[in-house]
Amino acid sequence: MSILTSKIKDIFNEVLKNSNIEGDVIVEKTKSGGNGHFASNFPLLNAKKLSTNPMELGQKLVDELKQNKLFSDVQLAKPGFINFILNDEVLQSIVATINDQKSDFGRGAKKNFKYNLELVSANPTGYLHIGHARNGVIGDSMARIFKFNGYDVETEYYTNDAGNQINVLACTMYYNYLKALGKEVTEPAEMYGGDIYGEVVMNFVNKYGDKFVGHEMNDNKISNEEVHEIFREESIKYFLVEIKKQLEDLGVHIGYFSSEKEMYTNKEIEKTLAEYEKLGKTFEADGAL
Ligand SMILES: NC(=[NH2+])NCCC[C@H](N)C(=O)O
Repeated sequence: MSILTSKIKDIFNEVLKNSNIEGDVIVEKTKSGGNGHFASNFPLLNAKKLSTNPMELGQKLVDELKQNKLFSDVQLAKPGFINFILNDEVLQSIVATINDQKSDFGRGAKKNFKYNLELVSANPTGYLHIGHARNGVIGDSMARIFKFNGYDVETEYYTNDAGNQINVLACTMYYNYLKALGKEVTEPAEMYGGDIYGEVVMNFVNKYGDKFVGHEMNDNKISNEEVHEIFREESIKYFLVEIKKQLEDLGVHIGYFSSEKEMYTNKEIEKTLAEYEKLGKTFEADGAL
């Protein structure tokens, strides 16, 4: 509830108390137009209970509410509404407060709660597209809103740099590398299409020339493991640099990039599962934990 809404509610409740009237007060900000800045349907909702009619109850309350300096006018409207018009000075004082607090106006009190917000996390197998941009913009905005409201917020890009999609990337690159060198080559089992790879692959050609020509590809693996690793690692590195640039251009801030591969090499998954097992939170079924 806004500061003004609760202030008006307080004034209303005070008037009710002094008049020995009971009932719940609802005060709402009006949309615009001729119903004041705020309005209440109190008379309409409570007249019957109080053995009177809405307009009569409303008039009684309006006479009292008018006394308050917060309002330049308080009006009764059919069939039983009260409209509040705020004093110009009150409205101006809000502007003064905004001028004073600048971009801190409305900032929430510090909360003892931390969010880890994952955003984008696109596989590093190409450039970002408009869908990733959308995710980044929404995620970054959420992070800013939570921060402004007093939460501790960390943003994470979880990089899926392990798994089959990266092997497919390595083979796609190798395929385009061989083609760029004018070699006859059969397509790997799975391959990423599009003409972005031909361009990127020139980095490999310029750096290594024909050093890596002559290997087979089976099941999305380049038969020479070392060569596979080079194509894999350097492709990921290339696209992560590009992705970071794209996010920066977009004004999307990422707190940290985590790596799926590192989670495997640091045995984080085993460690986490062991923790869960210790807590008795795991079970085995169909040969799987
Ligand atoms: N924690 C997660 N699983 N995040 C989603 C990752 C999205 C995945 N890397 C993709 O590009 O489709």
